[in-house]
Amino acid sequence: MPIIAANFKTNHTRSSTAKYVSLVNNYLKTNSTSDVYIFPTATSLDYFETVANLHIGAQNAYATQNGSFTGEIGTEQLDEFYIKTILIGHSERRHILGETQEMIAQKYQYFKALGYRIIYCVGEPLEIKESGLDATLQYMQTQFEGIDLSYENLVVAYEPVWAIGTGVTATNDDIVNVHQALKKQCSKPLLYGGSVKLGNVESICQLDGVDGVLIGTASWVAEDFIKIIENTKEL
Ligand SMILES: O=C[C@H](O)COP(=O)(O)O
Repeated sequence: MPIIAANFKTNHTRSSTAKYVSLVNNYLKTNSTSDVYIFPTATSLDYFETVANLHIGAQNAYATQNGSFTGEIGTEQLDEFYIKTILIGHSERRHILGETQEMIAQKYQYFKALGYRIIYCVGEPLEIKESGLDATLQYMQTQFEGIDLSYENLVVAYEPVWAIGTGVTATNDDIVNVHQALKKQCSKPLLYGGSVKLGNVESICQLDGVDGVLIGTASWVAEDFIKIIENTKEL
């Protein structure tokens, strides 16, 4: 059974998130699946009473308990809602918000020391992809600098930047080539992300080396996300 994760990015409100979580939770009460993750906006985090395999995570947090870091949240704010899962290294934080590998590695070390489940994202931009598989794999090595790939609570997500939010999914060959290479390096669950939707999720989840998916756009309507879980739960 694949791991299925929904990244809301900057979408949904506090009230629509609560409805969404409740719908997904109700579905999971009567259906047996692998782990399901929902990453709401920071303002929509809350304590949700959920089944054991539904995890609410933070899209981001600062490597601190609390303090003077305007605009950030730390573990004190996450602890209030018993949140112990975090996305680190997402391409939008790397390429739009300007997080460097050094900042990302520091964040990783901080949350690792606290035992958080970390979904750690890597992936190459288009110009690197156009240079071939070796260049792509080499690029991703730089995204593993300072990252302990043996951390027990780690899930890795391969998300090619050119496939995120573009409607252009990587080909099956692209996915398998990268996943097989990453699997040689790291034995942790490995998700694929990048324009995953209802129409392609089943085939992607069955590819060699794919343990699940991290979905943005196609996860934002609860009913669609539930269909995705439903259609993949027997795989
Ligand atoms: O975190 C999710 C990824 O960025 C994928 O986003 P997307 O499904 O909209 O392409």
